[in-house]
Amino acid sequence: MLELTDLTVTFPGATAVDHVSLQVAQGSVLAVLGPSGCGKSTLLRAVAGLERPSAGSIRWRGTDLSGVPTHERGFALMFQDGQLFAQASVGDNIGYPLRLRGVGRGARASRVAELLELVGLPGYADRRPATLSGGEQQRVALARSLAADPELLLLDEPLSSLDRALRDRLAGDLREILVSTGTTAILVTHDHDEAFSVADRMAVMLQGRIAQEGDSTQVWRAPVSREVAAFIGYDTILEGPAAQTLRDLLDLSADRASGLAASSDRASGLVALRRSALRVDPGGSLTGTVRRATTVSDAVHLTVEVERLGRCEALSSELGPQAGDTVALTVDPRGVAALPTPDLRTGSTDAEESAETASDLR
Ligand SMILES: Nc1ncnc2c1ncn2[C@@H]1O[C@H](COP(=O)(O)OP(=O)(O)OP(=O)(O)O)[C@@H](O)[C@H]1O
Repeated sequence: MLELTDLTVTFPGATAVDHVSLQVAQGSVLAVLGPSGCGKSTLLRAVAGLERPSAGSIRWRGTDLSGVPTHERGFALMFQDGQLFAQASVGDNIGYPLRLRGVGRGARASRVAELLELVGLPGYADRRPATLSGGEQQRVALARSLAADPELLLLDEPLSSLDRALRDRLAGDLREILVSTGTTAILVTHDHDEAFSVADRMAVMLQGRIAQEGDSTQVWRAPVSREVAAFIGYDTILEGPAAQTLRDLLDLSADRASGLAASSDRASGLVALRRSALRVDPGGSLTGTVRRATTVSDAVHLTVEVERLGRCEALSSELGPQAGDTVALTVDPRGVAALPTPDLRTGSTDAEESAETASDLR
């Protein structure tokens, strides 16, 4: 197990990682999810031994790693840009960590072939990196990271240089590869979909601190604060009468699988909605006026002024709705989460303000 306790990394004028405590169990994948500048790369670099913590500890299988240099930690790092050696063949790139370990040519070649198979590029050993697509290059970089059977794989935005469709596909492949090889990994990303596709657990990092950590589905369904909700894709936060209207519509006494029901006993009165929570449906009980409509591949993203709720993001699976149209909407409880009262949050900093809001709404 990897165990970070109160890990803190400071730079002149900035605390990039602020008392972070996290655990990653053997064979599991943790995503550290956060916006640009929140400190996630610094966290990863500290685990790799590339940044010196100013406080706290990093333990791997019970051993404190302070003083253990990067190359003795047995970890592998993979970056956004896989940084392949341009002059070397794909096979030599992947075999490089094995060569450093003194593995002979024959054993290297068979391990390289095995890894190319694993990442879906059989027969690519003699190609040059420049002749590969971006996605193929990242697969080669992943194969190279896995070549030395790392104890822990540290992935820093490994897919973010790729286009959306390729990223989605590779995220699924990455998950399968990590699971099939039993690799323990930390994935750093700003993309909540990627975190969800690849990892078992998620730690949402905001301004150097872990704002929420837990099973990915749990974090996804029941964000602990407004900030976390907003970051993981809840586009709309309802307060006061609008939140109450939605709660009434969903009939909170019903035993639903949504985060709303799961946390209704500790609800602050704030309700967070994903875009998918409000869908255009002629039989829907809500009515609104479309303010903005953006067509994406197989749906329309809408901003709708909804009666009794106010401005919300919504989804139409049929093409057609345009600005100015009146639409009926139905609520899908799977896209709705109640935000808990501030004193139940982890890492709450504005408890007083939010508590006031909550009591106003009761
Ligand atoms: N070597 C450094 N010297 C001074 N400040 C640094 C250094 N490295 C990072 N920082 C600062 O620490 C903070 C966290 O940076 P970090 O790169 O860890 O964030 P990040 O979440 O990975 O962001 P991004 O997704 O943009 O890479 C930022 O404010 C950054 O400016």
